[in-house]
Amino acid sequence: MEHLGIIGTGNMGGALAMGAGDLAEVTLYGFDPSSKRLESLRAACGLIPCAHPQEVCQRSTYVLLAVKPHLVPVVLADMREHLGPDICLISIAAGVTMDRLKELTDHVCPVIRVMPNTPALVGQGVFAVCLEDEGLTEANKTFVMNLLGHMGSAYELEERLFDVFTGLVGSGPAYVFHFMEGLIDAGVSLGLGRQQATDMVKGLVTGSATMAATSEMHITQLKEMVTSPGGTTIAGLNELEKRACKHALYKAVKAAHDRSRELG
Ligand SMILES: NC(=O)C1=CN([C@@H]2O[C@H](COP(=O)(O)OP(=O)(O)OC[C@H]3O[C@@H](n4cnc5c(N)ncnc54)[C@H](OP(=O)(O)O)[C@@H]3O)[C@@H](O)[C@H]2O)C=CC1
Ligand SMILES: O=C(O)[C@@H]1CCC=N1
Repeated sequence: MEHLGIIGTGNMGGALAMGAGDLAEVTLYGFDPSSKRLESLRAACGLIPCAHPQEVCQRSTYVLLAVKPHLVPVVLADMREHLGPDICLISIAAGVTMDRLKELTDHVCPVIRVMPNTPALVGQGVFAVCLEDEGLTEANKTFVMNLLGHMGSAYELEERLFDVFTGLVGSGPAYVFHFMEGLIDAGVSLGLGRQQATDMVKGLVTGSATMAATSEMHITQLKEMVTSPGGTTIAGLNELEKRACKHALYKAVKAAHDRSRELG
């Protein structure tokens, strides 16, 4: 049985608690300033609330830090005395590097850096995992890859690519929802009811994503399948590219990448 403690059970910490909650071989602990949040996770996934971060450390073999990046130094300073070689620290904070985490923990415990995304909540997260700390055991690596694999797809990734992954995949669900919102508004502008447009766009995105995930065809071929010569789709695509849609996506990912660097 492994003991996984989560410090900060907000959007991402809460999603990961929910994802880990049904693993028989994991007991979950958590601390958050909001006792209401802890109680709702107790009811939803069996998480055991702790009175302070130190208690989480005392009870856990893995401690997952899920507070905002600017709070990482403060929270680790509070926990520092209770960390040691038998606890593996997992940080999901955007931009906070391995070197910084090692420094903030005085090198007393092995550290894993992870970048998740919110579809973890429905078992379809995509995770980058940095396993570059030489102090990690094979058991540490296996546990974390299995834990995250249970909530989606986990990829070991060199730390030098973490800011790219953060800008693309960590932030990515928001781009997809933003795009969906735009399509729904377009449907409403042209006369569909909002609920009708919302249901239709959800079906559109789910169906297209399933095709992309399961088809043998290349993404470009899937796009070509839709695009009849002289037809409706090419008229729509031309409008998108008149507005440099692909370039806008590049600029969005680049800005998120740059912000991830700054947060570190
Ligand atoms: N949201 C996302 O999609 C992703 C987030 N991340 C990373 O996850 C981390 C958390 O982000 P997110 O979940 O969005 O943020 P949230 O604000 O939703 O969650 C952070 C939680 O930490 C709590 N908290 C504040 N201070 C402390 C403390 N001293 N000890 C313990 N808990 C504390 C907050 O409580 P309160 O609200 O009361 O202050 C809140 O519940 C960030 O570092 C972010 O970079 C990474 C990938 C994706
Ligand atoms: O917006 C953020 O900073 C966090 C990190 C990746 C997704 N959300």
